[in-house]
Amino acid sequence: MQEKIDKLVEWLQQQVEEAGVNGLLVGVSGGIDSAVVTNLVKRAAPENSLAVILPCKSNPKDMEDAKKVIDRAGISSLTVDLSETHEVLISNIQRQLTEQNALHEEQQQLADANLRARLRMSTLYTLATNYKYLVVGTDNAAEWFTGYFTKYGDGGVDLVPLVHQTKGDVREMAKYLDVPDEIINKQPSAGLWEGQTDENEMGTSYAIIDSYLKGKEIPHKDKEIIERMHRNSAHKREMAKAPEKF
Ligand SMILES: Nc1ncnc2c1ncn2[C@@H]1O[C@H](COP(=O)(O)OP(=O)(O)OC[C@H]2O[C@@H]([n+]3cccc(C(=O)O)c3)[C@H](O)[C@@H]2O)[C@@H](O)[C@H]1O
Ligand SMILES: Nc1ncnc2c1ncn2[C@@H]1O[C@H](COP(=O)(O)OP(=O)(O)OP(=O)(O)O)[C@@H](O)[C@H]1O
Ligand SMILES: [Mg+2]
Repeated sequence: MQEKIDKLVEWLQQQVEEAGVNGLLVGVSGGIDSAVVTNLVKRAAPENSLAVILPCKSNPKDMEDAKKVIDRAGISSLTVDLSETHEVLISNIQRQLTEQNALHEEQQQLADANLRARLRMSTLYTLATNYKYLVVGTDNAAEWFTGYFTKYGDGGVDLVPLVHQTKGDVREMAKYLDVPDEIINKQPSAGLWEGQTDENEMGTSYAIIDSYLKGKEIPHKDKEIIERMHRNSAHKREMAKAPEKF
């Protein structure tokens, strides 16, 4: 484990060096993925790293958990509350759509949720520009393969150190990095709406996705879900499509 962590920390340091920037920052949600990345970032750039808490109508417990992670890692931090910004923007958009009789109610929960992730992304890049830092993402192998992230939201980052680590690997790393147990044991959630959990929304579990990624046999129903999510999210792992040059 120490070797894996050292390699990822060295890789992060190399990215800072190659990009000619001053350091690294990460959004901290109170979940396990960002807890691990926070610790990696702090090790890679002890004096030039920033953890950012970005509540957006979020559960206050998540913010408390984010603070615990930050305190234990001893990393500098900043909080920017996006709740009001989000409210102004989403209600303005919805009002315009309603006036034009073009509001698709059934799409609103998702549109509202993805806007939260993209406001976070915009805030992180505003801070990254200020400090001349890179934005470090938290996607793990299971999220990356299934495309379970918002395109240009939490997926809009400069570096993805955990992209080859399964959710189980991330959990082992978290234990080793002394992430608080309550964060290690909590249900993974995007926190984008009340009661959302990743596994409920996806209709499969991280344990099963991890097994699939390791080439193990999994139930047919789960295999279908995982492969469908992978196919439908191919565009998120590629550059924007362009026509042939003519
Ligand atoms: N074939 C295609 N080629 C090019 N672009 C394509 C496309 N199909 C859709 N698109 C574009 O992509 C958009 C859909 O993608 P996107 O906007 O990402 O939205 P979508 O994949 O529908 O939703 C994001 C999912 O990620 C989950 N999430 C988000 C954030 C954090 C976390 C977490 O775990 O913390 C989870 C969230 O709960 C939701 O299930 C479409 O609106 C369209 O603009
Ligand atoms: N309230 C928040 N403040 C700052 N960053 C956030 C917040 N919510 C989400 N993020 C960012 O979006 C990322 C994606 O969220 P995701 O839920 O996949 O990861 P996590 O919360 O760290 O772990 P888990 O998947 O176990 O919930 C987070 O890791 C974090 O970088
Ligand atoms: Mg989360």
